[in-house]
Amino acid sequence: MSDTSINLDELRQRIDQLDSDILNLISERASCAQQVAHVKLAEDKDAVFYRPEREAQVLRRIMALNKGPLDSEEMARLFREIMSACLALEQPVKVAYLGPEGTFTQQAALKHFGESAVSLPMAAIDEVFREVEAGAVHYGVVPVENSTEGVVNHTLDTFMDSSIKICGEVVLRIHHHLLVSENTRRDKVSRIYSHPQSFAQCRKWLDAHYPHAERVPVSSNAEAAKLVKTEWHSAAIAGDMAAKLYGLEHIAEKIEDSPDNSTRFLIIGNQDVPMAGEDKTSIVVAMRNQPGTLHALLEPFHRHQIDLTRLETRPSRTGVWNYVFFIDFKGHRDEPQVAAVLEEVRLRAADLRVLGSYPVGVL
Ligand SMILES: C=C(O[C@@H]1C=C(C(=O)O)C=C[C@H]1O)C(=O)O
Repeated sequence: MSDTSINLDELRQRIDQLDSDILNLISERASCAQQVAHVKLAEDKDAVFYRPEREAQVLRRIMALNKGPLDSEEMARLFREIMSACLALEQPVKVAYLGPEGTFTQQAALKHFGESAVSLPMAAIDEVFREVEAGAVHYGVVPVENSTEGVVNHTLDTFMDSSIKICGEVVLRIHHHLLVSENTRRDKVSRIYSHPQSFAQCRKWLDAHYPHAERVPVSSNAEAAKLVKTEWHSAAIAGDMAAKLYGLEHIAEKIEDSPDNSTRFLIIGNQDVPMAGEDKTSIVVAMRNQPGTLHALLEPFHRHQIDLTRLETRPSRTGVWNYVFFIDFKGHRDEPQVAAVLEEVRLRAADLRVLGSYPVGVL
């Protein structure tokens, strides 16, 4: 036997030993998490076991401690799944998302909560809000903005009529693929199904490669993937989850025009989330229509050196106010300078509602 085979045996023995150690440590961690759940239950019989701020801290700490060779994001993803499994021992998190199954929103939900969460598809954004409000699920996941296509107005509008809170955010890199079924005649693709946003994100690629194919907009990428199963001359633009769910094959991968195409999703719930250390706050402010309104609104943020990350204007639907602004900024509402800004803005505004302070997305 050569030296390499002796080395290989030794290495495999070491790996077996390490796996046993990891197994024991994960089990010990799971018992600890179980005990935490019992402590929470003793304090409050309706306690929510899942803690967004604590999970963000655990993941950030792991990323900071990591010395490689695995990169920090990969390591955090492994710990994400360990936490998800530990939590599910006591109470799997139930999450409603904008469906159907196989959408990017489901992918975002599982990225944020881990694969042990129970994810339930809803037909529309307001249904996700309603399920959360009714307490049928712990959390909801809805898309809010895309780096190339901009804001999802419907999500913002739904906040205006709801008392729901924002408990977190998750950003997902969006990769679109051109998909076909095993029965598709690849050289005869004359129709392509997808969601209008996906068509918009792949416009240049489609113009270059399929200028003559009919582009048929449908309600979701997953719906597009489903339709392709039964048509020999059609293809779909969708993501990995939909491709897997419907057993489709890739003709072309990552066909989005912008290489850093990403979508931000919000985690909505009924809970006020304590500070995690690196947080964001989202507010909705109604202002009277007067000269200098926008300046009056933004000036306190500038003076207190608070970093705005997003500002959206939506038409007010009540008639009482003329402008409604959605503002995201760095910081938590419990931090003194954030509390001071909120007080000042409240005095200048017709109405101000804090939608939530929540940990900046880690993964
Ligand atoms: C263990 C806890 O509860 C849950 C499980 C966590 C974990 O496995 O690390 C972290 C936060 C909570 O979602 C806790 O609050 O510390």
